[in-house]
Amino acid sequence: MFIVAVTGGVATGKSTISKVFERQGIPVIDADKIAREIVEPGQPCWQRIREIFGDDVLLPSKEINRAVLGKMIFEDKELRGKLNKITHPTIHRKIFWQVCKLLVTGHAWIVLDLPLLFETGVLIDFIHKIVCVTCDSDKQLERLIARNELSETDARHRVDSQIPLDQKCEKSHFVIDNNGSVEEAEHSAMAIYNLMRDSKQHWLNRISFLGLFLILGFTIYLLLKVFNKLPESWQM
Ligand SMILES: CC(C)(COP(=O)(O)OP(=O)(O)OC[C@H]1O[C@@H](n2cnc3c(N)ncnc32)[C@H](O)[C@@H]1O)[C@@H](O)C(=O)NCCC(=O)NCCS
Ligand SMILES: Nc1ncnc2c1ncn2[C@@H]1O[C@H](COP(=O)(O)OP(=O)(O)OP(=O)(O)O)[C@@H](O)[C@H]1O
Repeated sequence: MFIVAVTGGVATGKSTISKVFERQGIPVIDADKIAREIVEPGQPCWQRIREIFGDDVLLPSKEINRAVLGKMIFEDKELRGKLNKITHPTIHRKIFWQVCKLLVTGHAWIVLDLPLLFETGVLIDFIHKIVCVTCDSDKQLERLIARNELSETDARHRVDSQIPLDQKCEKSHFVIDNNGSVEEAEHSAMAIYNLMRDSKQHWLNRISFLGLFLILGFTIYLLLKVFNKLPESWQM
């Protein structure tokens, strides 16, 4: 399987680009969606958040008040570290299992929408190609303020909590410039999709996987033989 990560900055257009791949039938694993699911009331991460941040970050429905928690953690690096420590291991574990499930169902490639790929560095070794979605900082702020109804100061805190976009782009295989219209960005995503669709990399990965599987099987066979544990019908 061929794993493609879509990354970038907050509100630069990752979801907009991931949807292009999704429309082409590519499974997309969305880290933000998983991050929401694991903090639903009663979940272990929700309990830890309540213990560390108190009831002030809960709505009357007991759901996390995302605006309040967001304001707290984007203003304060230490608190952000505490929230990351609660949520990131579970998010990464869930992503890992979702990838494993897709692996056995035989998908040629999948997309991970991973905003913090470079910040955490955890999944980087499993990614074959990285697509960075970028735009100018004034556009990023403008879109973030409009979408999340934030003040300019709060929006800046969110942007500043992440690695600068130019550094992320430098480390990526593809860069999508999302300064123009949505259609233009979608067109760039389609060009990348076409390139990857024509790539033979997934066959290489499948052959390596099969090779590993055969080596493992042969090792188990040899061990059983050495310790005289082979079923009689397998004896040659
Ligand atoms: C702080 C929370 C409650 C704010 O919720 P809100 O609905 O306002 O934002 P949302 O979850 O949609 O995130 C939007 C974007 O913010 C950025 N972001 C979110 N968490 C972080 C973080 N810990 N550090 C840096 N950027 C972050 C990402 O670019 C993300 O795509 C929420 O983001 C959260 O629970 N974050 C911790 C989990 C996490 O790291 N998620 C990111 C995906 S791994
Ligand atoms: N080219 C564009 N022109 C105008 N608006 C855009 C464009 N691309 C995205 N947007 C808008 O900007 C906002 C952010 O886009 P999107 O949700 O795709 O970004 P994101 O990187 O996934 O954000 P986040 O990581 O914060 O969830 C959305 O409101 C979206 O509609």
